[in-house]
Amino acid sequence: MVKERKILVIEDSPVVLKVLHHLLSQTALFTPILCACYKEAEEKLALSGEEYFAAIADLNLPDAENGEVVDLVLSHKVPCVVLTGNFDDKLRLRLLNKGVLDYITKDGRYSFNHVVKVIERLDRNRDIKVLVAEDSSTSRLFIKILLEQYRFNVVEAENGQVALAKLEEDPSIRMLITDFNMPLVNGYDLVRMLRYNSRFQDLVIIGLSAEGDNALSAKFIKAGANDFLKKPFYHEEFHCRVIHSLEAQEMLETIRDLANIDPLTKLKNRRSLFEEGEQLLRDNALGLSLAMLDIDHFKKINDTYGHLVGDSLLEAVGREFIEAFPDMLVGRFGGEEFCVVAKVEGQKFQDRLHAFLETLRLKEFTEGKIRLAFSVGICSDKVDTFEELIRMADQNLHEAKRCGRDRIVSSF
Ligand SMILES: Nc1nc2c(ncn2[C@@H]2O[C@H](COP(=O)(O)OP(=O)(O)OP(=O)(O)O)[C@@H](O)[C@H]2O)c(=O)[nH]1
Repeated sequence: MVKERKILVIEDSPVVLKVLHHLLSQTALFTPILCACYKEAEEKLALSGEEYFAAIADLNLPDAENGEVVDLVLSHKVPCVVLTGNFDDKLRLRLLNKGVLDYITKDGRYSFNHVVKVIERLDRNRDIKVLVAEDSSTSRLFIKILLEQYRFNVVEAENGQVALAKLEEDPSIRMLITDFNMPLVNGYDLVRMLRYNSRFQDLVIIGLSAEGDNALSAKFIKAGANDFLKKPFYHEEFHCRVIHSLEAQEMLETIRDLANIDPLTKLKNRRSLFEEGEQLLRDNALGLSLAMLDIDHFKKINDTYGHLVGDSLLEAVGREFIEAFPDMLVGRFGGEEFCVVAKVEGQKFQDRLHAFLETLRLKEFTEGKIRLAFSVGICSDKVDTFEELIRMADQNLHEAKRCGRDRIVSSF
């Protein structure tokens, strides 16, 4: 596996170097580059063409005893985490003001794990878009710099209305940091509007409230913000709150995925397929189209190549479904049986499935170059319950199997 992110570890204790080397090497992403003194770090950083994703620096080195290495690392614009033996409040503040990401004391194994966690977080943040809604350009810039220190991808809005428009047009925005006092739409109204819309339920929101206004913090939380920060805030607190809110949301989504997603195919599991299907039917008075698809002779594949190959085949089929039907509800009904549901009229739906099966037919899966064929039953009739729609599509699927497999049978 190619590990592309180099982490410069500057530390004179061989034991600490060994531990950090071990922990960083265990991750799938990082390659540790070790230096035992200031001079070595200087030489490594001076090499042209070398890029470091982050550095872990000890303050007390044999040839630089007063944290000089931090200035060296920061002068090369490399994010720096300080790992040190002594905790000193004044020093900590001085370092954080310089732009050090975190200041961690060496007090047991956990602290080394913590350093690696901070760097892993940096890597994940690169894919996270944060919208900063704030009318003061100075404050906006300050928050943007703090977020970019942690490698977040920052988008800006100068008032609540622009923020709303940006969120509407870009669903990849994951977090909103919003001030209260803004022209056109204030921060509080913005949060309320967003939380009324089901599309923004997973957006992480942090409100900014002015000093002395205790009621406003509570108002933000009641309107649906995940957290708030009182201005002026210290950047260490800012980072802690941003990361905590984000991690709480990520945990929630992981739990939700575990409950709703089939771990092998990454499609909706049967329970969530029924739940979403019933809702879809309630929301669509004109009815739905539903297809049941079953891989032909799958048992033979398992018997010939083994269960593990069968599993990778199902995994690959899951990916094909996700890619082909991003606009439809797709689930694993069970075993090698899948279900696609859409608000599309019968013939159009059938044409789309036909095209999908033709593409799959040309592909070879796994090392065994296995080719796949499906039997499909479609139902587009108007029904009262989702279960009925499934039952009728299933009947058509059985008919497709009975008539020789590798075909679509529909009733419209
Ligand atoms: N590898 C693997 N096999 C599975 C999984 N779930 C179900 N199966 C297998 O899927 C096969 C389904 O067999 P059958 O119901 O006889 O269906 P088939 O062989 O596809 O035959 P037809 O549907 O009649 O074309 C069985 O061998 C199951 O063990 C799974 O998660 N992984």
